[in-house]
Amino acid sequence: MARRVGLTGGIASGKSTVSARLAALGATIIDYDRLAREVVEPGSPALDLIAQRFGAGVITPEGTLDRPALGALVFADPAALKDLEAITHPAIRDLAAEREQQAGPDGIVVHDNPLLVEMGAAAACDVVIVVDAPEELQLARMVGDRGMSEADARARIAAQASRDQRNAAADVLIENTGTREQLSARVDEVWKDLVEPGAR
Ligand SMILES: CC(C)(COP(=O)(O)OP(=O)(O)OC[C@H]1O[C@@H](n2cnc3c(N)ncnc32)[C@H](O)[C@@H]1O)[C@@H](O)C(=O)NCCC(=O)NCCS
Ligand SMILES: Nc1ncnc2c1ncn2[C@@H]1O[C@H](COP(=O)(O)OP(=O)(O)OP(=O)(O)O)[C@@H](O)[C@H]1O
Repeated sequence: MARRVGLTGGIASGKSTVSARLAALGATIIDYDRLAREVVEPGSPALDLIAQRFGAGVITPEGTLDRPALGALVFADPAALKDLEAITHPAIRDLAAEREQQAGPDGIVVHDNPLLVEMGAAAACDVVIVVDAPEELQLARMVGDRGMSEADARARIAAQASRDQRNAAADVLIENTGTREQLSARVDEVWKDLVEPGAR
């Protein structure tokens, strides 16, 4: 059986950076942010349901999802976010299961899911890795590097599990408060434990 690893972290914690390093080391990655885009492609049942629930204003003239428009709606309104998740999460779960099947019986399969804890998926993993960064650092990365407004950045953080809730689910905690090099070295260490548990 492949080892099922859950990888999560608050927004802009460094989770994708960790995921990229794990991929380079040989893990198969199932990227839930990417799955969330696949399930709303034009012609998908989820996109039709989103248009019905949120109106034509969240669909671009080309017929694709207007992500900034929908993001502005749902991260300002918890009930709207719940409705969006009720539409997309079942399809995301199905696609993840399909990708896991395709990965085959061996190796390490990483479920790279920002909402691993929120979706109640941590218990189904053999190992849960949480990438942790303090809120000020998350905000600095979102506002400074990505040009998000501080209000939008805070709204996304508020839509997620608290740092304590997420960290409580961790078998392995990766603190991303240092340099990129330190982060990479820490991931290499974690990888050794994944492929050879108990060797260190
Ligand atoms: C609202 C949407 C259209 C905004 O799109 P946008 O391109 O701005 O953001 P993107 O999808 O790239 O997500 C960026 C980050 O936002 C955070 N985020 C996304 N969805 C959620 C959510 N439902 N709850 C809390 N945080 C979320 C995550 O940290 C994610 O890594 C999009 O995030 C979405 O469809 N979300 C619902 C699906 C979902 O829950 N995806 C998360 C993986 S399961
Ligand atoms: N140790 C670090 N030092 C400096 N910059 C970093 C470090 N770790 C990550 N970053 C940068 O911070 C930003 C957020 O990192 P990353 O994209 O890996 O986070 P994420 O948790 O996957 O974000 P999201 O939830 O939005 O997908 C990126 O621009 C990344 O290059």
